[in-house]
Formats: sequence, structure tokens, C-alpha cells
Amino acid sequence: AAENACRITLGQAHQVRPKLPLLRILQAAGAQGDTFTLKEVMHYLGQYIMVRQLYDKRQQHMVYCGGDQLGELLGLESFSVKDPSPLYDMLKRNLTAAAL
Ligand SMILES: C[C@@H](c1ccc(Cl)cc1)n1cnc(-c2ccccc2)c1-c1c(C(=O)NCCN2CCN(C3CCCCC3)CC2)[nH]c2cc(Cl)ccc12
Repeated sequence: AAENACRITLGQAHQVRPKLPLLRILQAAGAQGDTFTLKEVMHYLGQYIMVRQLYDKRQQHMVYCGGDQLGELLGLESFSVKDPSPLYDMLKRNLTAAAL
């Protein structure tokens, strides 16, 4: 019925489906399932960087991902969290919209 359809669309924040290499990284950070909101993707990527200690302890905005699968995905040795553009480019390549 209409109210159910409405509930599904309202409740279901835009879900995205990560491609396999990105999904593996999210799962390594504790993600369950195969569709996420963009917010969840960013959260798990942050967790992944923390857990794998890829950030510089002194300059904590610097992430050194060369040699890690995250660096493979980004095509970068390092990046600053202050310049998210390489990250968004990677997400554009590795996320597809999940049908409702
Ligand atoms: C604002 C946000 C952000 C979010 C998106 C973007 Cl495109 C840039 C920046 N951000 C700010 N610093 C970080 C960060 C820095 C170092 C290590 C881990 C995370 C993040 C990132 C988060 C996150 O979900 N952040 C929650 C709060 N963070 C504060 C920083 N905290 C740690 C900083 C290092 C020392 C320990 C605390 C962790 C929680 N997700 C990310 C995923 C990636 Cl691919 C890259 C960076 C982040």
C-alpha cells in the first residue's frame, strides 16, 4: 500500500553497493551486509584506517596507504584527510546505487 511504499523510501536512506575490492575493506573494518549509506561507508573507511594504523601518529590528518589495499583502490601512496577529492573519485569508481 502507499503508506508502506512511503515508509520504505523514507526509511531507506540512499543505499550504495560497494564493488568487491571496496566491500572487502569495509568488511575488514567490521561492516556487515553488502549495501550501505554513504555515511556508513565513510565511517567504516575511517575505522579501517584506524585499525590498520595507516594514519601518521604525529600528523594525524595524513594517511599513508601505500602497500595497503586501500592505497591500491585509491592509486595513492598517501593522502590528507583535508583533501577528500581522491577519496570521492575512488568512491565514484567503486560504488553503485543500490535499487530500493
Ligand atoms: C571528518 C572525517 C572525514 C571523513 C571523510 C573524508 Cl573524505 C575526510 C575526513 N575524518 C577526519 N579525520 C578522519 C580520520 C583521520 C585519521 C584516521 C582516521 C580517520 C576522518 C575520516 C572518517 C571518519 O569517519 N571520521 C570520524 C571522526 N574521526 C575523526 C578523527 N579520529 C582519529 C584521528 C587520528 C587519531 C585518532 C582519532 C577518528 C574519528 N572517515 C574517513 C575515511 C577516509 Cl578514507 C579518510 C578519513 C576519514
